[in-house]
Amino acid sequence: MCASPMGEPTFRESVDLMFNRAAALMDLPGGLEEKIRVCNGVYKVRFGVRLRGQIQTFTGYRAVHSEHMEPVKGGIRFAPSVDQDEVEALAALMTYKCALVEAPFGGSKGGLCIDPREYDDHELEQITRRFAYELIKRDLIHPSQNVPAPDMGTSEREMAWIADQYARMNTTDINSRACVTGKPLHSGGIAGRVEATGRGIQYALREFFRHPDDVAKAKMSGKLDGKRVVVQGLGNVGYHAAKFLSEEDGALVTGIIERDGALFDPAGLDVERVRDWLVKHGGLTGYPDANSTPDGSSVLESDCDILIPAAFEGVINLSNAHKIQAKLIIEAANGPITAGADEILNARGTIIIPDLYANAGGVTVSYFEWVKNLSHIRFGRMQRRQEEARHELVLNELDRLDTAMGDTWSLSPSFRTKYLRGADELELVRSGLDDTMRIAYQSMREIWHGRADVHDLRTAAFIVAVDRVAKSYKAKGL
Ligand SMILES: NC(=O)c1ccc[n+]([C@@H]2O[C@H](COP(=O)([O-])OP(=O)(O)OC[C@H]3O[C@@H](n4cnc5c(N)ncnc54)[C@H](O)[C@@H]3O)[C@@H](O)[C@H]2O)c1
Repeated sequence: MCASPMGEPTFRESVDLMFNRAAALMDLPGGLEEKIRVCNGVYKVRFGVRLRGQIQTFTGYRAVHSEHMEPVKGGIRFAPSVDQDEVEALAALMTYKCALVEAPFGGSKGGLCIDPREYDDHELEQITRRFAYELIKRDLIHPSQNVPAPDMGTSEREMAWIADQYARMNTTDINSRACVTGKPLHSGGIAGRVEATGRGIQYALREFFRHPDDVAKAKMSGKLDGKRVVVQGLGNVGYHAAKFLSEEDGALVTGIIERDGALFDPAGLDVERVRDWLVKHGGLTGYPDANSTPDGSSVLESDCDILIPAAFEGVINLSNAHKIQAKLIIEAANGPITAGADEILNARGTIIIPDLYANAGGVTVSYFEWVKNLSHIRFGRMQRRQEEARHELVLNELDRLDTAMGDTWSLSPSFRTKYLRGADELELVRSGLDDTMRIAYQSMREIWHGRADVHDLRTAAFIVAVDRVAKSYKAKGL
């Protein structure tokens, strides 16, 4: 599954080629380039689970790409495509992603070769717990060593099972909740984690559209309002991105592509209704209120402003890159554009906001969750006290003015209450995520605009990330 059509490199080779492109423009000490590029280790496990009266054997992986910082971090994917090449590629992307957004983690990724749609909830719980057991007993799930999160085919439900499995096997570990992120709120999760990656896509696009010269490079003008957006994959990431962009930024979601075909409507699709249909029917087929086609590629290649591939790697490759009409592609999925397609699109002037930046919202909020679990205090409580102290100073000043102005002006009690309310967890998570996405965009942008030998955002992102990883290795004395 990892090999792209027409003999293209595998997913991992594709990530390495993109890394090489950036490394060639950097002045890394001899040997460090290879040390950073290679995956430190991959654990492959086969285990049996008795299901429906018969033992079934499953194959899973946990790849650790770089331990320049620990714990290492990265999701667990349940998909039939999972193999060693795929988890190594995804683990490498995690290393660079964490470095780019300054989340203090190394890179890791895991996966189970399974189609979760073939199993019921109870069976999936048995399989997940058994896989987690194999990883936990080797410290490949551990609060200070290796912290997974959801990815394709998994959600907060699987993370709750994993956290519980860890707690059962480590009954005296007070930090056990921090062994995995993306948990439900009532199992130590954090507000805003489920939506975080899609929210990050929204913030990334808002940041891009704050810079008219960047927008002009994509042969567009103006704001997000009214821009035509096509989304591939209406799962966790694609759904939240499409929902926020259409509901809060005025973008028109003109196309949605899923496994069984695509919907399109130049006037904009109702994302919420399409998602309800998808969840209920398992596909888009039969959706009554839009034009439809069984041929998803025709919508992927259709005329639009922004294309959001949010499903799978390698979907834009040598066979279709020249047909893509979108002016801007934001990589919500990991690795949706192969190295060869990337070159074709760059040459055609298509602007690509790369995966290692675009979908970093998930790991950013995972970091907040991990910190919350380790601190054993509701996220934001400390920040809130500081905020309140600052607000008191402002209110005292307003009170002074109140008195000085006499009857002409007065401070309302409701204003005082609202002002003192402070920020709740969701507000703190959102503002922390927004800050992170803005700062990381600036760091890429400085290189994109500032260096004559850097022509695309992906190379700029890799340069920022690899430089940080290199500095970390050097500081360790490597
Ligand atoms: N979940 C996260 O927090 C997160 C974070 C960063 C990156 N990502 C990446 O985003 C991508 C999607 O992850 P997700 O968590 O949304 O997964 P998901 O399983 O929730 O959703 C994936 C969606 O894509 C659809 N799909 C699968 N193959 C398709 C195809 N060939 N064409 C069209 N649609 C297809 C599925 O039906 C599903 O609706 C993956 O590449 C993942 O690595 C996810």
